[in-house]
Amino acid sequence: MSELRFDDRVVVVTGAGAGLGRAYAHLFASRGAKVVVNDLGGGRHGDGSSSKAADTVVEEIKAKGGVAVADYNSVVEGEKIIKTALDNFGRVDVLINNAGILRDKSFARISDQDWDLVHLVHLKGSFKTTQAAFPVFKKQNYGRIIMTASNSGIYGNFGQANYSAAKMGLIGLANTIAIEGGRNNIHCNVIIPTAASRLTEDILPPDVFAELKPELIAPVVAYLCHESCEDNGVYIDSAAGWAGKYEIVRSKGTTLRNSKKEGVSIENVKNAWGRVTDMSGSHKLSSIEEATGTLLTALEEMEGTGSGGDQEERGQSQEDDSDVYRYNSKDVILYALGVGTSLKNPDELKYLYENHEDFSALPTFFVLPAMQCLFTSDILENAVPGRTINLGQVLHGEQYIEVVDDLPTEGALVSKTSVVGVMDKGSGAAVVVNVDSYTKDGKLVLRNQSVIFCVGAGGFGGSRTVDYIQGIKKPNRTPEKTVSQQTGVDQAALYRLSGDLNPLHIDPSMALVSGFNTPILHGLATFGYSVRMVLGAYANNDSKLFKACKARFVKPVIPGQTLKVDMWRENNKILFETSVVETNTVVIGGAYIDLKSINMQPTANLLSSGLQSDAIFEFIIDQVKADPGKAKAVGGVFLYNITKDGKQAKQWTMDLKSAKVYEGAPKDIKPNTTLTIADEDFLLMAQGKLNPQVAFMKGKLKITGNIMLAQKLAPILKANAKL
Ligand SMILES: CCCCCCC[C@@H](O)CC(=O)SCCNC(=O)CCNC(=O)[C@H](O)C(C)(C)COP(=O)(O)OP(=O)(O)OC[C@H]1O[C@@H](n2cnc3c(N)ncnc32)[C@H](O)[C@@H]1OP(=O)(O)O
Repeated sequence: MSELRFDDRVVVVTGAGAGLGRAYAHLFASRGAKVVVNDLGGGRHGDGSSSKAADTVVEEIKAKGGVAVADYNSVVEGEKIIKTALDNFGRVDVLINNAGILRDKSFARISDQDWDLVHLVHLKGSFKTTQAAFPVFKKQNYGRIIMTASNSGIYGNFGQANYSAAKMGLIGLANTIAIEGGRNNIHCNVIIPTAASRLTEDILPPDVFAELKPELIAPVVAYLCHESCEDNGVYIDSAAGWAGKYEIVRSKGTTLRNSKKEGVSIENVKNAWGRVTDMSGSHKLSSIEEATGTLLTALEEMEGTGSGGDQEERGQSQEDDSDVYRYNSKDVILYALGVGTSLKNPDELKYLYENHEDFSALPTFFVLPAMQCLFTSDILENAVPGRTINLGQVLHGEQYIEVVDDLPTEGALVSKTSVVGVMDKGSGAAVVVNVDSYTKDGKLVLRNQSVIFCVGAGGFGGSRTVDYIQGIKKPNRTPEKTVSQQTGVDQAALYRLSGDLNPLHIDPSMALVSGFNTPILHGLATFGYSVRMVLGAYANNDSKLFKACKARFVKPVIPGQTLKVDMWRENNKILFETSVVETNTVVIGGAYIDLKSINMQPTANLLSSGLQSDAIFEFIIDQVKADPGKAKAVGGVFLYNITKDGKQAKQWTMDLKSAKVYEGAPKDIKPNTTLTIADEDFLLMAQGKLNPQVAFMKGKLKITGNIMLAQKLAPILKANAKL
């Protein structure tokens, strides 16, 4: 690398009569700069003045062939120092604010004079010199400024309250000068040196003092002042031939209230304190605008989570609010991506786009409140008698989820956790935990039951089983439907962002500790994939039709493997089994999904009752055969929505996704076609004035096979559908 030079640059160094300042002056002069060696010649306490210190350094520089001039002014008269540069060299390019004094006293003994003098020299002095140089820098569109701060300010140091405060003041000063100067190529950076100098010689032990040579810091400062250094507004710590950067970071922080309508109580603050002070997600904010921006995001969050009762939640008996799960559309979408939802399937856009008219959460999203409870409590850790369970031995064994009431795509749920029992399975202990979740009004909306298999924690003398929700053996017949999808190699990396940060799923060494050659996929990711595939196959991807699901994790899945879900329908229940295609291994067994009984009343009643509630009519047709019976069987789900205002419904839709052959069907009907029927026609059908079969199929198709009704379908439809 070619030598970094300062030819034709004029450098002003304050306090350059000794120590760091002297080293800076020498280094810059040796690299071609013309140097103003400023030193009042005072003692370390700011007393006295003589020209000797500056003169000596100037002579030393000249003796080595360099160019330098002495200046004896106080930094408080900074303009005079800059004038020395301009008078002698016609310009100034670099200003190093290095001059300083100490007036050490324990805090209680600091006099006004001690305080003022230290601030005068460090803070006001740097202000005065910099303000004098600034217009020159601006005019020439170039300038480099160094402020000298101190670890004494950053960490505090006994007896240096005045000095600490002034040094931190310089960091604030540098921050703003960096912003104001940046657009004119004026950089202002901070050096935080620990050097042997007049200021430190009798503060530090002799052996440490010996290594704190100013010459080892001077190159760091010189580089910061070189035209090739692009940094502006950075704080560099340096000593003994070492350098590092400081940054001010802030915790991720948390909202203290759920909506803008609420106030903040002291109890809210106490409850949230863990999250306020949690530095695990801390980062540097690059500007005041970014800091303000985070407040806007927080306010948006508050808008999204309703009003009122959560205040009570927060103030309730909970010591912390780790059992309050807050979520919004971003969480819902991130989860959906984590379980393989993809735009490749246009029907799944509704899980990925918050402005979609049917934007919805996958039902399995709602295992996340339970997961949060398990991860933030010590329930598992202490569940097995006589053992302490650690994350390295925990495998997800089984999961049950039941959506008791419709859940929105954003909100807050309060959960209550209880241990059902702990089974001693010999090879491990299986802990059964219930997590029930409620709205802020105390309404039960969700039940989760998890079985957590703690490997190696068996043999504690407990019973082999407890009473808990069981899976169902798969039928002994060929699956009716099978759907496959390959997981991504980064699937666990993506899924973990929904909250399960267990290193087993991402960290190869932690996987080894748990007995796996490679990180394995989260059980709940496989679970989410499977349920989504079943919903696609039997419920037209409608989350609202989901009622409950139970599954057992039989074997692990490796991210990147292909999941195949075999399905069998028994009335409202879809039994399923998930395997890994590449290894032909069952990974989820004993599994089923209950589809909901739809809130349905006979059509005639609904119409005459003024259509007061949201209602969905549903019937699932097993087989649709084309006339004259030559077509292959196809599946279809017919839904009809009546909105709250009772006006109507959009349409009848017929999903012919899996249709292959439509002999006799209208030409324009192809696989993936949606057939629609006008509202008026539907109403005529509901009133019994139009045969749905005729209206629907235009006389070209016949519906045969079983029609399963969530509840009893309106007699009129039954009659006309010729079941
Ligand atoms: C909301 C909640 C969030 C919780 C998040 C938890 C943290 C997550 O980060 C962790 C994960 O996601 S891990 C990934 C998913 N899980 C897995 O991959 C585990 C797969 N299963 C296995 O490997 C074995 O079944 C194994 C190892 C579990 C058991 O195998 P074996 O030791 O060989 O047991 P086996 O001889 O087959 O049977 C002994 C007794 O144990 C019962 N059993 C077996 N598998 C079970 C399982 N998965 N769950 C519950 N019980 C299970 C058997 O029935 C048998 O009992 P019994 O003899 O009384 O019938």
